[in-house]
Amino acid sequence: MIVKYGGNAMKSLDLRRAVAAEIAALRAEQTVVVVHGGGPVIERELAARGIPSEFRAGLRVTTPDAMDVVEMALCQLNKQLSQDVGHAVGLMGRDSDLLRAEIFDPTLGRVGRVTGVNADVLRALIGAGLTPVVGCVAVGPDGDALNVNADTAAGAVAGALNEGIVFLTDVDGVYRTYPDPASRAAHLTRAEVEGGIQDGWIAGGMIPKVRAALDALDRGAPFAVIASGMHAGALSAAARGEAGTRITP
Ligand SMILES: Nc1ncnc2c1ncn2[C@@H]1O[C@H](COP(=O)(O)OP(=O)(O)O)[C@@H](O)[C@H]1O
Ligand SMILES: CC(=O)N[C@@H](CCC(=O)OP(=O)(O)O)C(=O)O
Repeated sequence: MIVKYGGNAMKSLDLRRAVAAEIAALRAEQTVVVVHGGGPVIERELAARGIPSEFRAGLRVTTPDAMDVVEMALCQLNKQLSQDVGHAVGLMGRDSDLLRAEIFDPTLGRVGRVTGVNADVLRALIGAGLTPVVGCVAVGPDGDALNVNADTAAGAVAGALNEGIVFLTDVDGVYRTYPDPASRAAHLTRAEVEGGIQDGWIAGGMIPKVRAALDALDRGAPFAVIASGMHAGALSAAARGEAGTRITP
């Protein structure tokens, strides 16, 4: 299974370690590949350097200067997460062409669209009993770094490995009337997702997440669930289909 782990569910050290412990426990039952972002860490490092950045439809407009900071921040986080999870190897998408990408839209700067995944590297690590922990910086056609939204990166990895995916975040799933948790949808079809984006009740960072879930299903993932990483036991409940929002074709 692929676990996408993002910034909002790793805001404190305690939370980060709790999720890492859940990932480690899940490994007793199944193979796990972690793909991570780190929006809040990136935000902090950009602010410390006085580099402004803005989001368009959930994607960070990434100047070359911002790209350097994104890569530096995610590389450090990658090592911390790998250590937290244990028996893990931390890699960035740039290592061994793990994530290949092209420029998504020139107006967004160095933001990448994934064009290929080196699944063999992941299989080799898994075969050696190690858990791959992948940071979402891809290699572009020029060999330079491209900033890929971590949900998008995780969806592409799930599709390439034909494995199910759980996107961990700071909400219990997709809410029909955000921010009311009671309005969580247990299931959403592609048509409902597209309608939700159009009508505006799926917004901001949830847009790349639902799109990545659909993309993962299109590329061969058997299931895709968006769930909370904020409560103990949430990951295993989501893996059993008992929590979160399951996106269906
Ligand atoms: N319909 C919705 N249901 C739940 N969350 C939503 C919805 N629409 C927008 N959101 C926002 O999406 C956020 C999750 O995306 P994001 O902040 O990018 O998470 P992460 O950093 O975990 O990847 C939620 O915290 C919420 O603010
Ligand atoms: C292009 C783009 O938006 N990239 C993201 C990559 C990190 C990410 O996605 O982190 P979360 O999973 O914590 O949101 C960014 O720069 O914030």
